[in-house]
Amino acid sequence: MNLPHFYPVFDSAAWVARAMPLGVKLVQLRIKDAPEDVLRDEITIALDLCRQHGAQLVVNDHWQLAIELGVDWLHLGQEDLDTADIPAIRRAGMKLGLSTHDHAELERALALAPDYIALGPVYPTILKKMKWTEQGLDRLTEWKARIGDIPLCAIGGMSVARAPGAFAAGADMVAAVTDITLNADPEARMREWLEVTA
Ligand SMILES: Cc1ncc(COP(=O)(O)OP(=O)(O)O)c(N)n1
Ligand SMILES: Cc1ncsc1CCOP(=O)(O)O
Ligand SMILES: [Mg+2]
Repeated sequence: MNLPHFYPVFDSAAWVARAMPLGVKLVQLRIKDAPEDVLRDEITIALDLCRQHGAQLVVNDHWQLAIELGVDWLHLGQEDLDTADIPAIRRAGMKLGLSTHDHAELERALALAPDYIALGPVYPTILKKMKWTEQGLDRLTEWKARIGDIPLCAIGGMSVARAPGAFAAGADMVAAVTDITLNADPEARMREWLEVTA
């Protein structure tokens, strides 16, 4: 499967609106702790924006809403897998990306035949508290050798400068949050990302 190499992750449809005119073609909406009506509105707006611009929207976590709203892609972590209805997700025709952090999680993910596998945190991240320390580039190489043709996404502390190393190590896609959202000029940063991942 040919997925774009640059995969920004945002916490609002407003960020998706900023990314679309720049030519971003794959984006994740990752909203934690919002009421269902807000989530529904945000996903609907982000989906419309992505469709207008020929981009793919990935919804994080909220699989029931993703099914209801006809979203094409879903990202789930290992804890999400404990409660998600995978057959229902597949029946809805949704493609699935899964988080992994260690070998056991990787085997569990592979058993679900995901459409991409994410490994993180490759570098330390300030976005969320995690029980894993940085995985490093060698781990990406190991993951790629294990998963073969399934696209591999590097996430966690990724930056424009670090992206080439991740690709050289075996990543097919690089996901980033704060490198963009905390940048003084997020649009300029996204343009840099699009150049380095072209
Ligand atoms: C591309 C990508 N990789 C990993 C994650 C993390 O998912 P998860 O482990 O479920 O944690 P939360 O993002 O839900 O806090 C992701 N969202 N995207
Ligand atoms: C959600 C998530 N999962 C693994 S690392 C991470 C955070 C990525 O954020 P940043 O790109 O700012 O380090
Ligand atoms: Mg999750």
